[in-house]
Amino acid sequence: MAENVESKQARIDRLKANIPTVPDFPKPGILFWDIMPIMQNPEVFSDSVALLEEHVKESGIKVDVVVGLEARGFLFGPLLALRLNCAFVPVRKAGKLPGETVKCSYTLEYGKDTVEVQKNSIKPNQNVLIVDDLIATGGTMASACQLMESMQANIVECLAVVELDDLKGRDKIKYPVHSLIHC
Ligand SMILES: O=P(O)(O)OC[C@H]1O[C@H](OP(=O)(O)OP(=O)(O)O)[C@H](O)[C@@H]1O
Ligand SMILES: Nc1ncnc2[nH]cnc12
Repeated sequence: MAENVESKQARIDRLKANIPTVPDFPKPGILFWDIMPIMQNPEVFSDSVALLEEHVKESGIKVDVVVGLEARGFLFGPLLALRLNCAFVPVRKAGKLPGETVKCSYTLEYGKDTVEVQKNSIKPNQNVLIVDDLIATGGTMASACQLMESMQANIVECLAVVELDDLKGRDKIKYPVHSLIHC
């Protein structure tokens, strides 16, 4: 058991070591946590998805749909959905999805955006796990929660690879939040 916990921590530490920071990107004053190097190393990328899967399975959460947030949530969400053998539904930036959609506008650390989801992609009361790469101010995740609420989905958890604790993003989110790495 102790060995298992230790190896989990080692994997988390290695994941964090593969997320460099870039000062003043995309705007002066922003310290950008760059998750892209994770994907340059298949072992680290595989660990990241396995750690998300282990968390969900260990929590005993029942998930019907993994919802991923454009764009970096698409790097982890579909892989996690396959491992959980459930559906994947994308939340996209406005104007990219055909058919009837539900929209929500929000503010993030370095700008403003509107996101949307296809109207009939999630059925009322389905258990939804929302996945993104990173929670900063929490605006993106909170807007995805609003979208899911308007579809009467049951949000079981908001899950991220990285959370920037100083920005207190989780205070904006009314649902359970879990992140693999706290920065
Ligand atoms: O907690 P917040 O302050 O809302 O910030 C977090 C969001 O910001 C980034 O996305 P971004 O909007 O930069 O888009 P991208 O994924 O398309 O790069 C990141 O991938 C999260 O989705
Ligand atoms: N500081 C940051 N680093 C990486 N992605 C972000 N998304 C919002 N804020 C971010």
